[in-house]
Amino acid sequence: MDAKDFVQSILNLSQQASNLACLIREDPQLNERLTASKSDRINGEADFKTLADVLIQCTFSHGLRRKFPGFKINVRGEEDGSFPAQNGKQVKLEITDDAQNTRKLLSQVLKDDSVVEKLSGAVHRNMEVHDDFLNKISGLQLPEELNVWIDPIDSTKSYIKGGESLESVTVLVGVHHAGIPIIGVMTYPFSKQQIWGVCYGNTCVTNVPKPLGNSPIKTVYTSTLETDERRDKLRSQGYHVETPAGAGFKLGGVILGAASFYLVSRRSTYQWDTCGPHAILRALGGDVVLQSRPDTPLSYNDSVDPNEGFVAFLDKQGALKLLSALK
Ligand SMILES: O=P(O)(O)O[C@H]1[C@H](O)[C@@H](O)[C@H](OP(=O)(O)O)[C@@H](OP(=O)(O)O)[C@H]1O
Repeated sequence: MDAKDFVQSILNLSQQASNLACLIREDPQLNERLTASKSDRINGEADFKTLADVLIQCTFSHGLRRKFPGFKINVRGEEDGSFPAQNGKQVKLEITDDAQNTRKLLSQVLKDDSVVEKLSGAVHRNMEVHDDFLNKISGLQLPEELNVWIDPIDSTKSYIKGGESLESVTVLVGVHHAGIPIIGVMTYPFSKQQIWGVCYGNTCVTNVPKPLGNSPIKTVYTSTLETDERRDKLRSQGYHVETPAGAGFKLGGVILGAASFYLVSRRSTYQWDTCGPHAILRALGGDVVLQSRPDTPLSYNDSVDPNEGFVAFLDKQGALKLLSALK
């Protein structure tokens, strides 16, 4: 399979996913459902946020399988593809090419026909992204078997909160082969940015310019769950410490040069959070390694267990120095 075709499809489908996320957030009728508190669900709907996640993931999986029939593409995500219907049973949101079928499925979980109509319209609206950098991976042959992780909406709390918080929301897609992340696409629905990277064999290509990284004060992004003690320890050694929302946004910050490191000490992230951004970091010469064994990069399979603590970086020597500052 040609890498250019495959990455082009992931960019298109991620853009479509991003549009769905915006539509749900910005349409007054849909947004009302998203932000309704648990005790105040419209018509007794269970959790519209989960529906948004499941719908985006299923639309993405269907689009990818449809585009590459005959290839072994295993798509896994934060959601399992099912959602409680109004009658209390679980509905499997199996998206097909038939928009009527999508309306039928959505009618089982949503009472309002106009909401069903809007959502199924967006599920069947194809997008086409244009990016000249893709020509650089034309001719690169990808392996026959590819494993894809998708986080349909990362930084969920910010997505529900809205306003300025929306800038930390990302749609994350990562592709791994033999445990190694080889393709990553991150889409920022609300700041309309899309970054990607491929690192496979001897080919490393990304549409992100390599950040200069020459600031004497290094910024470290930490997990929300990091201890104050460790944050203070870093500050006392001259690091600037920040904790923006969203694992994807923090990894994107290292990719784009807003931070030098993202440090996660507890088991709080999952493979769907890290796989895509990790591939882009690799394409830029960086990596994500275990805090306990800095020679070991995070690796990927189909486990839904959380990742071990790690540090993400572009500069390995700097990351080793950071880890020794924590000892
Ligand atoms: O919003 P979902 O899809 O559930 O993903 C979460 C990640 O799984 C967590 O790892 C993030 O927490 P950290 O603060 O530890 O990076 C968490 O960031 P947050 O605590 O800032 O919301 C989210 O990115």
